Amino acid sequence: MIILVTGGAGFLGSHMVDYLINQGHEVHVLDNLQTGALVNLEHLNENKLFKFHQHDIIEPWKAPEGVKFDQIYHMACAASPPAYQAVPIHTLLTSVYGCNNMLTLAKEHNARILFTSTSEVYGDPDVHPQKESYWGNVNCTGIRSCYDEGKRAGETLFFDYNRVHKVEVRVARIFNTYGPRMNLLDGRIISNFIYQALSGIPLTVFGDGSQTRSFCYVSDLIEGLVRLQNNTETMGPVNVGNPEEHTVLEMAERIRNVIGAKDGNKIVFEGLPSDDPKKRKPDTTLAKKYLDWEPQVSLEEGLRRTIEDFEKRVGQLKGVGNL
Ligand SMILES: O=c1ccn([C@@H]2O[C@H](COP(=O)(O)OP(=O)(O)O[C@H]3OC[C@@H](O)[C@H](O)[C@H]3O)[C@@H](O)[C@H]2O)c(=O)[nH]1
Repeated sequence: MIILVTGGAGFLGSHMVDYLINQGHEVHVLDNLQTGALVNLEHLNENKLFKFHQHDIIEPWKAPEGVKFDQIYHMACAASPPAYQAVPIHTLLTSVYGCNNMLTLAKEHNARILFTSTSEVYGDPDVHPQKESYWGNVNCTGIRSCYDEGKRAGETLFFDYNRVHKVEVRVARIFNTYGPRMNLLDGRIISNFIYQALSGIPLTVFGDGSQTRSFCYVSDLIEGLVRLQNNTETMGPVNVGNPEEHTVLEMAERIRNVIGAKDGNKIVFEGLPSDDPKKRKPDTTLAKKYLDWEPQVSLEEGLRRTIEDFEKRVGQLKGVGNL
């Protein structure tokens, strides 16, 4: 197949590109390099199946002459809260204009398109764990709204293009994901704690650390997305995440213990950002039933692989994006 991956230079996108190229597909990447980095794809530079296009999806885009896409993985959007909040209007428009532009392209090419939506559509949930049928509890005017509401509007566009134009759509709601190639300085929990522990500086726990998240290793996530894309029928959104739930404080202690406490590695408590969800855990019944998908990589093994990758990069701080 000929496949387009938007955001293909990012953390998740670049793992998707590797997976698809390993399967023998021709893969085109569309990325504005806002938070993605070419270093994530440099191993593919000589690969004939790989094509890179620098472009911001807020603007419409035409495929190169003679290229007809079979599938699109629409993954482009800053995902780390500090990154998406730094340029909030751009973040919202990336979801709204970006989804519209990519759905227009999918319609022209008669290509199936998958959207990487997010667990953030559930906001600060008052239903736990979160099932796809839960409509969420999202503040529409707060500092996270640009991302949360953008992704919600993106989902709406996807299902409207399906109803109005019969575009074949797939929508995955991704929960917190981690693994090699995360931007060392992207400000998210796993990258922060590993970077801080390896650098011998305090681990910053926001609030009292009692809020929870559920962490999925990147290879499990990519497998789930590919299965959803290749599933035969369009259905509603599907949660893709690991249902094992941990508190933030527990994660700080775990990562500090795995890396080995250095003198500076105490835990410090800082203010909780506004609208920070108090708990998050996917109900994965749909993914199990329709995709025969379940996470395979344990937190222990996933952290080991991620720390190994971070160890190589800490100190170099080379090509880690703009943050
Ligand atoms: O240094 C840190 C970073 C984060 N945290 C806390 O750790 C938790 C997780 O924070 P992250 O920034 O990693 O991610 P969040 O869960 O807030 O948002 C994420 O949700 C799912 C995805 O769509 C996105 O990647 C991102 O928006 C939050 O409670 C946050 O306050 C810390 O305690 N210390």
